[in-house]
Amino acid sequence: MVYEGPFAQANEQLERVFDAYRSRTIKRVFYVACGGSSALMYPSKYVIDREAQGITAEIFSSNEFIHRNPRSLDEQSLVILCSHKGKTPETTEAARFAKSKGALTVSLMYVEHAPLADESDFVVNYSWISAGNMEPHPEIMNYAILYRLTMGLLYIKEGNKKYEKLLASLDHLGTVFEKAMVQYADTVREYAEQYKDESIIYTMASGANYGMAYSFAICILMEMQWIHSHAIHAGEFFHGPFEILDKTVPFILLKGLDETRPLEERAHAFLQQYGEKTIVIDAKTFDLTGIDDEVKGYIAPLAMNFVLRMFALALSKARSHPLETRRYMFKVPY
Ligand SMILES: N[C@@H]1[C@@H](O)[C@H](O)[C@@H](COP(=O)(O)O)O[C@@H]1O
Repeated sequence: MVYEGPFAQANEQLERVFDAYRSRTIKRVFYVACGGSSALMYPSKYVIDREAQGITAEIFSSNEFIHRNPRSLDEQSLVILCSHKGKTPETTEAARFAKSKGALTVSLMYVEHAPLADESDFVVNYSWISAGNMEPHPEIMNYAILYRLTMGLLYIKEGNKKYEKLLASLDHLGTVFEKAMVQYADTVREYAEQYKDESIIYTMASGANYGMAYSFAICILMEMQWIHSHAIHAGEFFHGPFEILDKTVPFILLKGLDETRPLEERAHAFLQQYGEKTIVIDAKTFDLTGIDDEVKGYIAPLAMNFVLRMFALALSKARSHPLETRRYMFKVPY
């Protein structure tokens, strides 16, 4: 495949980060961001947990990162931050804080110039498109860039060969999305018509998919649709939340291809027995041709997220509530 334009630019930016990886010791990764930008880091932490021999990873909401002030944050830390427009003040502050501790700071953003860029050692720009639309550069979308940064680290520091398999697989992500778009077109429309008047919709997942359930609950349903929601971990479901279940309570359950799928299957069996308003998005239904078997569990959440964003757009149309409508965000002081 011949790459140019945004891909070439992102690649150059990534190569500069990789040179920095090579020039220093990195023992731990802190993923730091807010809201949707934080949710997108969950699959990368899952990859580190599963794959790294000696490197550890944590996820922090930007403000908590500063106030909690982890003792292990030092010059052997890599802090990966993300802010879509690079303007969220607590994320910019977190970058400044991380640098003051000697950490290597790498920030992802959609825009080229922003306050966060000024406070970071390195910036990588990702490609983005609004929910429900075909991603023009899937191989450099936010999740893909994060995976490159994460698997690239494990490749450089620990010789993890899955990096090459990931890169080869990302080349096929666009085709995976195109097929999913056709496959789920009717489902999302029907779902939106059936559920458009619900006042609450829970989401549930585990492992690499939990971040998708989290962002759908807080960013799509709550922020963009003003529908009550909560992302429930499929394992935690049995330790409180399942008491809320009856035949009137809507759930969206994600079933991925990673090692935690048994947790999602257990939750599914219970939802089938006691619930009625359940929709399951199962990654086994996706056509993942071109995705290497060894990274399918890691790529599935990206396809899941793509499909969830189709649900978001369909719901917003059925409810005549545009995804851009806000009461408070960016409108009042907070
Ligand atoms: N859904 C997200 C929010 O969760 C986030 O708070 C906001 C600013 O975030 P960012 O720092 O990514 O620009 O953007 C989006 O609207």
